[in-house]
Amino acid sequence: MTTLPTESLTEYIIVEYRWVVVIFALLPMSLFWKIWSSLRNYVVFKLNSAPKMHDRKVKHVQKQVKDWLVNGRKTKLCTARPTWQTMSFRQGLYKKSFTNIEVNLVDVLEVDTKNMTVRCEPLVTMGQLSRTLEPLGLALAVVPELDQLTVGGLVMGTGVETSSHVHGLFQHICLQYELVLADGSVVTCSKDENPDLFYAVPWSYGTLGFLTSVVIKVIPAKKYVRLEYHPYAKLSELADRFRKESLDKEPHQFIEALLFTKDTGVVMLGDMVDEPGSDGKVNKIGKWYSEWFFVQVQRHLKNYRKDISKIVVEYIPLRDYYHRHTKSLFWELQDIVPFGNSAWFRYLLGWLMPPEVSLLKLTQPRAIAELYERAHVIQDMLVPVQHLDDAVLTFHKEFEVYPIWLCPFKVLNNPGQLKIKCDDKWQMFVDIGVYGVPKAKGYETVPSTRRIESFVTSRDGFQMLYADTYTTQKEFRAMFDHTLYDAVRARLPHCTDAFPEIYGKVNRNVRK
Ligand SMILES: Cc1cc2nc3c(=O)[nH]c(=O)nc-3n(C[C@H](O)[C@H](O)[C@H](O)COP(=O)(O)OP(=O)(O)OC[C@H]3O[C@@H](n4cnc5c(N)ncnc54)[C@H](O)[C@@H]3O)c2cc1C
Ligand SMILES: NC(=O)C1=CN([C@@H]2O[C@H](COP(=O)(O)OP(=O)(O)OC[C@H]3O[C@@H](n4cnc5c(N)ncnc54)[C@H](OP(=O)(O)O)[C@@H]3O)[C@@H](O)[C@H]2O)C=CC1
Ligand SMILES: CC(C)=CCC[C@@H](C)[C@H]1CC[C@@]2(C)C3=C(CC[C@]12C)[C@@]1(C)CC[C@H](O)C(C)(C)[C@@H]1CC3
Repeated sequence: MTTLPTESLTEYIIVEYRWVVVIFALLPMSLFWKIWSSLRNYVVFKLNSAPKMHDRKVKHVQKQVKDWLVNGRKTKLCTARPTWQTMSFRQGLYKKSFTNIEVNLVDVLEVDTKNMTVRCEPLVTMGQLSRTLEPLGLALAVVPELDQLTVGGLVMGTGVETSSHVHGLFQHICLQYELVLADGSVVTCSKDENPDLFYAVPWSYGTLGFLTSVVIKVIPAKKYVRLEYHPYAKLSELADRFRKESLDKEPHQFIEALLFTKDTGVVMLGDMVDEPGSDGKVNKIGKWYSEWFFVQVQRHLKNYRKDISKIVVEYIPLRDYYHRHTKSLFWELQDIVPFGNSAWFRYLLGWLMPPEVSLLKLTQPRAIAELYERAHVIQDMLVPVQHLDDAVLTFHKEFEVYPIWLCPFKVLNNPGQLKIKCDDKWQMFVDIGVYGVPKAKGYETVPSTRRIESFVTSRDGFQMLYADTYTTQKEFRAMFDHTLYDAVRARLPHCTDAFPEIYGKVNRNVRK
């Protein structure tokens, strides 16, 4: 476990005893929130009101935009979702000065089992969707980890998961978007209808229009994931295996690796199955008393080279697998509730975990925000998979944060901001997720992160933008191709009046 380096006694107390607030206030509040939202969803679905209400809710969005037009377009526009509710790290300052448009669309609208799609509104969360689809024997082709991520945020930002080496990013499984534009009109777009808008929407961070519904591809689901654990004690061997599996012509359905040091890590290969087989035990990692998943994975390291012919296999219930890092917020919760994984806590209060990220954000004291700013890294960097070893070594030199999350994903050669630099139909990338306290000597937030950003750009990679970007506007435009985006903004009526550029929403000065 890591501890955050504190500077004063007050800071020390606030940081070390944050768990008191979490346990006595946030966990009970989170429970009430979960009960209320489940009840609400259940009632809405049973009354079948969601699809009927959709048009009325879209009209409400249109009306607010039209009012803004009539009132002389005095400010820019953004959604009214308060930033403490979002899954990004900072509180967006722009929310205070822009006109806030309420886009309160929270329902799953239709599951079409014939065409294998689900249509939903932007505030539907990943947890809500996997719960809705599971009884129907379905799942999203890509289910980005963390239950509270919303469809809208994943479309306008990005989403990645361990099936992304087959299906691509969240944007690649979206078939149609419905948006309210800055002139108050409603448009739908897909690869065949308004294709320029369709390809410019992902990574646009709400700067082209307000998303009101999305049609997403679903796949048949089975009950369990058969998961193989392959421990490694040499980075080059692990990276070779990771690349080989991601690029395999008939790959496993799920691929992920966790690095615990520069040289040691576990590659996990998963496939959906209907019933558990006899080659492994069932591990219900979603049970309230079960240990944090990353801790369980680390234990497989000791099997390294014990008996190479004997692979450790487990059967994990599908929803438990999809939400395996949620209970520990990857490994971030260990800094907040240090005893969160101890047996007594899990058996007593494990069923209340994790606290809602939104409540954690809402009650975050300034001292903690400053501490995270100074001595904590939260970054996902996306680089072509051939640079994996090189990238890990560079991250080790600049950050030295472990565990590191490795997830392969395909970027399709489509128009848009995420332009790959090759002529093939797609290119395989790896998401390198670094979340924790840096131990690297000489770590300083801005210079170290800027060095990593320039490394990523030099390897034709990208940075995920829910975290902090320290790039200049010029560097940002070099990382993300703005050709299509600029053309679409110029074509859409009032778009440049209504919305800033992407950089104007994600750069540090507006994301304090
Ligand atoms: C379109 C849809 C939207 C939903 N939205 C939410 C939501 O936003 N939040 C939430 O908490 N729960 C939602 N649910 C319900 C939830 O996911 C589970 O289906 C529910 O827990 C099961 O309740 P039940 O046992 O009473 O099933 P019942 O409601 O009695 O029946 C469910 C069964 O009917 C069939 N079915 C019903 N409607 C449809 C349809 N439109 N398309 C395909 N098959 C259908 C399926 O086979 C399903 O297994 C939704 C379900 C569907 C199908
Ligand atoms: N596994 C994964 O892939 C993970 C991904 N993430 C990241 O988290 C973010 C998603 O978090 P979440 O809390 O769901 O989303 P947010 O509320 O943070 O929204 C992200 C962006 O999308 C815009 N947006 C959201 N809904 C709409 C809408 N209906 N119309 C127009 N714009 C919209 C927001 O605009 P506005 O600023 O106007 O509100 C904002 O700029 C993404 O950036 C994602 O990359 C984080 C953790 C894990
Ligand atoms: C692409 C993938 C898989 C990304 C995973 C990102 C997670 C690790 C991020 C998303 C939201 C996130 C930034 C968050 C935090 C940690 C890292 C998280 C969970 C925490 C909980 C750290 C503690 C902070 O005080 C605070 C509560 C503000 C944030 C909230 C968001």
